[in-house]
Amino acid sequence: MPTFPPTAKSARRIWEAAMAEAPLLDVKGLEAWYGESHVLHGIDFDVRKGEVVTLIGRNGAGKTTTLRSLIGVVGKRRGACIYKGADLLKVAPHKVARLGIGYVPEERGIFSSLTVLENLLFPPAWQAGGMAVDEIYGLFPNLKGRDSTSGTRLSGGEQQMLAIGRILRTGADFILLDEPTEGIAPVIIEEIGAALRILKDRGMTIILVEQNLRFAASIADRHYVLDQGKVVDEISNNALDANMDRLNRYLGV
Ligand SMILES: Nc1ncnc2c1ncn2[C@@H]1O[C@H](COP(=O)(O)OP(=O)(O)OP(=O)(O)O)[C@@H](O)[C@H]1O
Repeated sequence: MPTFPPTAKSARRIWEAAMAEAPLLDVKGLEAWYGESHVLHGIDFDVRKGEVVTLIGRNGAGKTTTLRSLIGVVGKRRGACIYKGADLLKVAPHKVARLGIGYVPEERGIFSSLTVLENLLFPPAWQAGGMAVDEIYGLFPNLKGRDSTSGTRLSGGEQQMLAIGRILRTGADFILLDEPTEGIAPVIIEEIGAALRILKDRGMTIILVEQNLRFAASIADRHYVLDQGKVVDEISNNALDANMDRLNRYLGV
């Protein structure tokens, strides 16, 4: 029971209990523009520590823009994205990585002129707790022994592994993953899925933009459905099968 008036110790306990219950990320009324083009119209969702949450929806629904808004790389934003108590909309884009947020873009961003190892070592480690190179090779065995292979000699799936591994080395513990399975062979999708489940078991928090529902369902706790720049539904992973018709209507399948 809290004591009143609260002592510094009890006030801290109350604050810590409140923080433990609060979402790690709470997005409220997020709007975003590319130039004059208004593409997000009030996105609301939250993510708790250790959760894997997906953003799903038709092409152009605003999934990528939502991720890009969190890290500050769209033209103009409005609303609030409260992360560990701070509004990301007020954090300069170059400081977001220092908060432990890592972004893996759909296009992966592997440097063709750099080797696998150089790509892995390229971003600085912003936070303690980042994975060592050997740990990354343990998570993605396809990359092992490929230190001096140039980035572009990797398959699409291996480049995706490298893009994820590179972010894990920075110490990020909140990962924004944009369509990691796009254009990738099924056997590699399985391996990426297995790696993401290991990361989830280690307590990593992940927002996954994904069109591949089978893949999403194998990892996620909850799914948010986006349509025309808004969140129109939220479905827990346990309820996914029972709501497939509804979901397919949103996706136009
Ligand atoms: N750089 C840009 N400049 C102008 N408009 C853009 C830009 N990028 C995206 N858009 C537009 O913003 C809207 C949302 O796009 P976004 O990429 O966020 O959708 P998405 O749900 O991720 O879909 P997809 O799976 O096709 O990437 C779309 O209408 C798209 O055409």
